[in-house]
Amino acid sequence: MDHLGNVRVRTNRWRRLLRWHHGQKMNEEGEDGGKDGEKKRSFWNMRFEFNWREWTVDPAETFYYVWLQVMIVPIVYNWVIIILRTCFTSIGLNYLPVWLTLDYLSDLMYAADMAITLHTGFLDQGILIKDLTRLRKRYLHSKRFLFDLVSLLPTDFLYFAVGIETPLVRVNRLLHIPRLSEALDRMETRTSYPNTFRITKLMIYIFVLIHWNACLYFALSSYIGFGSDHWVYPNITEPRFASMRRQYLYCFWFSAQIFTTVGDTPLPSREEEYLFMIADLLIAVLVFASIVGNVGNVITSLRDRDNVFFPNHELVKAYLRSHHISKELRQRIDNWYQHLHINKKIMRENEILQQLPLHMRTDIAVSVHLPTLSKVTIFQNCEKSLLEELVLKLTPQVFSPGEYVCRKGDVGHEMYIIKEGKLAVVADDGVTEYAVLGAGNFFGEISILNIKGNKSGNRRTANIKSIGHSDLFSLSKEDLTDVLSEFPAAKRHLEEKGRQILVKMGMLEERAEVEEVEAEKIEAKIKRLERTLEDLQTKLARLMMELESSNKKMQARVEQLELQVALLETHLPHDGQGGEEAMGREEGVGGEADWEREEAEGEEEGDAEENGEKEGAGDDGDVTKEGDGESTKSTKDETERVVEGNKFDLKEPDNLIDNIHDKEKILGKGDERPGKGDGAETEPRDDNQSRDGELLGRRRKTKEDSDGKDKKDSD
Ligand SMILES: Nc1ncnc2c1ncn2[C@@H]1O[C@@H]2COP(=O)(O)O[C@H]2[C@H]1O
Repeated sequence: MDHLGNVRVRTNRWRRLLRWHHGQKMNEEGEDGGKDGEKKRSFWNMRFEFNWREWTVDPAETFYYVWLQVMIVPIVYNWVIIILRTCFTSIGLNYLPVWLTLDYLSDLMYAADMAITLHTGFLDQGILIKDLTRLRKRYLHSKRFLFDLVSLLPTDFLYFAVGIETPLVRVNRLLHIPRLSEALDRMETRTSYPNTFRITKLMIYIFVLIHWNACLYFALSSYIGFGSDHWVYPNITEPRFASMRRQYLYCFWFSAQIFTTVGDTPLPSREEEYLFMIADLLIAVLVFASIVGNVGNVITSLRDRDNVFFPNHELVKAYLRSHHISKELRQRIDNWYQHLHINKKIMRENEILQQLPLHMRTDIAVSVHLPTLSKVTIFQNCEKSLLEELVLKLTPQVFSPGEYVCRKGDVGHEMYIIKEGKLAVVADDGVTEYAVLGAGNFFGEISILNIKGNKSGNRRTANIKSIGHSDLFSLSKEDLTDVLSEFPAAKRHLEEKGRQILVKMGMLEERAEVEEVEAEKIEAKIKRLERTLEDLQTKLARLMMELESSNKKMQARVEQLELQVALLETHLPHDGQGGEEAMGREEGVGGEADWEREEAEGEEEGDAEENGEKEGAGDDGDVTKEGDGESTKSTKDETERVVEGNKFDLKEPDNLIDNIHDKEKILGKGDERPGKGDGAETEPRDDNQSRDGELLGRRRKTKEDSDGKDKKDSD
């Protein structure tokens, strides 16, 4: 106990790791929004709040990785020492306390490893499961648990039966091997030098195999009798072969000779020796094959890596030779390859990174190329998204001293950004320099930008020559157009720079430029007019449709009115007189004509109404004349049909109004709501029906008026 009353914990490695891991977890929680006070909790407080039962490990965490590496030690210990102590009994007995301590330490680590495995989360549909009940269930039902359990069985109690000099009772400890392969696999994926790691791993496996074989050889020699023939281990009573170190080294050497198929071992003389040798040689074939295979793989993968990083020089060389290319050109090509290799210039980075997801590729490309791009003036103030799009489309290119990147008059397909080196804009003589371009400059944009008034069109306007070795990024015309279509400001900037150069060179036809601008304006106007015309056409079509529909409505209304007239005419026989018939016609047809006129001319034409009274006869006469025509005929026919069909009681005058009411009902009644009945807002059928009602109403009113008049006259 320390002065704070805390229990002092033994500071062995795994305990420290656990504490460190727990500390990390607490920090993470703190960062995730924990209160400041919580963050400041002391280490000791944290230690005592540690809840073992709820503790879980994320297999992707560094803690888990470190723990796996730690576990390599006890597993390898058991695999090497148990057999050594079993076969070399003197080694086992001489260092017994050391072995026993190490044995039980390794047992402790095995137990801790089981506990950690029990608390290790797993992914279910991509989500880390931390529920202890599920973790426990999963582990306890796995094969792995069986292996771990058997490897930890306390077989040491068998010492009481067989004696302490038989460490073979601990052979079950070897079953913890799956953890070793897990640890090695993890290391292989994490290491930056996988080939070195693979070779080292293979050598360790072979070492363990030779070690086992050495131990078995010594045990067999002991069984046959040391020094009984040339094949077995010499007599250990001889001082030369008595020491433990000599015993082990001799056996290891003997075994290594067999497994490396050197074959310089003494001839066996007993059957047991032959059997041992046969088994060893068979295993040796496999060992040798696996050594050769693995080393071959490593060499191939190293070459593959080089081939991916740099183009295959050998193939190009063979090609040049077969086509009898001039020595001078071959020399230039050799120099180019040499420059790439010496300066580690990777040409196929897009290909190498192809297997990564796009966002990762972008991140890598941004971190590698952004420093270069940010030096380029046009991209300095650009949005990050533009740069991100650009970096993925850049292709690295390396030019040797004196080489032309482009020649005047060539068709331009790409522009270039200078990463490193110097290039000159030169005259056709190749010597006169107009300008020198350096890192962060760009060129080759004029011929791919379609600048208005550019006399050279899509042809290069100048020769560009590499002064020394230069590292460039090329950007194809298509990629540049794609990117610039979304970033017009950058496009304007590029065009402006190109225009300046063209003006300086006298290659910009300004009139043509103005004409082109004018042409563009006219084009825009034409487009606008076309759009207006289209709008007008649509409106016209709509109007035509409206006209047609109102025409139909009118027709329906007229038909309805004719029907109404026919209905009214059916009442004429009630009065029974020819004069009344005439009156009926006057009232019916003439009156209706009045209503029609009223409706047609509108109520606001009050004067017309007054005149109508004066000119009524004449008007009526006109209408009557119209009515005498076709419509009257059809009206009569219809009247007869209605009379027969409806079987009105025409002799009973009182029934007339009722019949009219009935007819109103049949027709669905006129809409008496204010503002309704002008036909515009209602459906044609309803409209007609409301018209009927309205007409009947008016008819009744006219009748009442005339009755009133008659009464007045009689008075
Ligand atoms: N005087 C100059 N100074 C700098 N760059 C130039 C000059 N003349 C031409 N260039 C560049 O050289 C490039 C040659 O190809 P382009 O015509 O496509 O685009 C040209 C310009 O980018």
